[in-house]
Amino acid sequence: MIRAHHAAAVRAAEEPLLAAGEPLMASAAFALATHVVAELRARGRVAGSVVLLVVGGGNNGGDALFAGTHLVRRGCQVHAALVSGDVHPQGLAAARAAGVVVHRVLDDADPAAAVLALARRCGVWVDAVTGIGARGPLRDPAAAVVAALAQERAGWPQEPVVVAVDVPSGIGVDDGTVEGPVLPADVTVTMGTAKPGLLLPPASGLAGRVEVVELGLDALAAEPPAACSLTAADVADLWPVPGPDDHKYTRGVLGLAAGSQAYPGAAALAAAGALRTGLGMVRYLGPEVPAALVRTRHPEVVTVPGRVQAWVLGSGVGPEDAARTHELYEHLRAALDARQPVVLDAGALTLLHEDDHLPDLPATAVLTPHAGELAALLTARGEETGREEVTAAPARHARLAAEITGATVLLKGPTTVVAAPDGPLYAQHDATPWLATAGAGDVLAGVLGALLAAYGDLLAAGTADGGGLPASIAAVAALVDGRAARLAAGLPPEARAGVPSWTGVRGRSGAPGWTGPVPAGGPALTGVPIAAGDVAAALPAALRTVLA
Ligand SMILES: NC(=O)C1=CN([C@@H]2O[C@H](COP(=O)(O)OP(=O)(O)OC[C@H]3O[C@@H](n4cnc5c(N)ncnc54)[C@H](OP(=O)(O)O)[C@@H]3O)[C@@H](O)[C@H]2O)[C@@H](O)CC1
Ligand SMILES: Nc1ncnc2c1ncn2[C@@H]1O[C@H](COP(=O)(O)OP(=O)(O)O)[C@@H](O)[C@H]1O
Ligand SMILES: [K+]
Repeated sequence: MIRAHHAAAVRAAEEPLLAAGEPLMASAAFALATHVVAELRARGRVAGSVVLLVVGGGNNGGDALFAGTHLVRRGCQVHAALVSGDVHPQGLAAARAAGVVVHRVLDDADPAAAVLALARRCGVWVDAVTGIGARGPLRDPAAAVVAALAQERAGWPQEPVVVAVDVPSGIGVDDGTVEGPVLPADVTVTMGTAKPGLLLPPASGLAGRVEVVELGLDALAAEPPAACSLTAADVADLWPVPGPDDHKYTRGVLGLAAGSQAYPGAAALAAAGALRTGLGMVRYLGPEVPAALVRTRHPEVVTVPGRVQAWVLGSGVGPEDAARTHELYEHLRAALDARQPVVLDAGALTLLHEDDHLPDLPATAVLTPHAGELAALLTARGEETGREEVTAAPARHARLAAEITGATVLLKGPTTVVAAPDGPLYAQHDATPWLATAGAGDVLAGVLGALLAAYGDLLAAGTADGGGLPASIAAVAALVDGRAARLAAGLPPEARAGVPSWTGVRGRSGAPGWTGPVPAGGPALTGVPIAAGDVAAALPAALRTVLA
């Protein structure tokens, strides 16, 4: 699990160490320099390289200035552009003494142009404008400097390596929002622990590879993270593996009320997702057209009522289908009465648009909206918003929906965000954009439903919030589904480093015009198109990569 903590928690953890005289900044600076050297070495040479430090007025800038002293010792030519009138005094003195060339660009009529002129001579740009002390989006003159560098980099094929110190300056450190200019990084060297903005979209897409520097912030180990990303090892911990005494009813039975006369395919795809996840039985309940399709495609599915341990409701049901929507409502009431976990997808989400006919949901109810569906739900519940606003701040909107409904919310998108009313946020960036295809959400609902069915009796017997288990199950479902999509698309199972790789997003290496060396990790692969059914078919292969 990659764990991320809020800025305030990091400060609190640093405090006793600083009071005890621990040289945290020296450690941070040394680690930063080491990572810069590694990037330079991967690209050919260290000594003789020209490095630009873009230095703000706080300790973030201090990290870079001290790192500059190490880089000079390694034979680099280091320039520091000061974008604040008042930078870390000891860092500045040390940098000057070591031979870093200091540029007071604020004395220039156009600081952004001055930094740009310098930057064009440098192979590495170190972004040390702000770290966890940032308040809001960058202000001028730093904003203008960063905007100019970002624009330069976007249009320059022989790009420099960008290394962000702690976070790419300008991101919402605690919430992952991006409200002003940010210079996308190849690598973010983050101090002590990851920060939520390095995991949460959209800022996570600007951080590149994230390297966490161990600073001995032991107090954080005891604290739940504010945000986290699960990795393969976490899947193995949670995945229900049957033992010799298991039978189909102990493995879990999923009730599936999905699909309609208009959209029968959703029923078959959700069933496929559930069956390939592995469970005792899928019990399909719905109209004859989807039921017949399910029986034809998946003869293992039972289509008569009976005992279930969890439900998937609503995939492939349109809000205009009043009769089917009423059936979903009846299933939901029954599931809540029986304390059974339930996935509310697509048409079932509209049941929550009014709050007077249902009790508050428990966290064992998992909503699976995409951004548009979440915006519609929030708007219906008095928090007017739109798809774009949700996409700009997915974590905040997912959490808000969880608080309003009581449920766990799995918000689909390029990065899947999971929020319960409390507890950590989960950010899973395991898939590929090829997964954005009709029916993919139905498969995911089936995967999630099967996992909840396996844990159904435990969740029904436990506390209403399931002790945070539904959120981690939802994150695991997104991870495995995402891996299956990658394998189906012919990609390696692992999205790089658990967070978006900037190289992958921008297609930098291998792009037309790219003549520089290929970054460590090899060229970005494109993959091939997939259909939703391919994802379900690839689930066993994806599981082999995490359980074997
Ligand atoms: N504690 C330690 O010993 C350790 C700390 N470490 C490092 O310190 C970093 C935290 O340092 P920090 O607390 O000094 O804050 P920091 O991120 O540099 O930002 C403050 C500066 O930014 C400015 N500024 C703020 N908002 C702005 C905006 N919107 N737009 C523009 N400017 C803005 C603000 O100016 P002001 O608003 O005060 O005018 C001030 O000058 C942390 O991320 C890590 O890298 C590590 O070395 C480990 C040991
Ligand atoms: N750009 C993207 N990159 C990776 N995954 C994506 C992207 N866009 C959407 N997805 C994923 O694709 C799936 C689409 O689901 P959904 O929108 O519900 O489709 P449908 O309703 O047609 O089944 C979700 O798992 C979502 O997280
Ligand atoms: K920074």
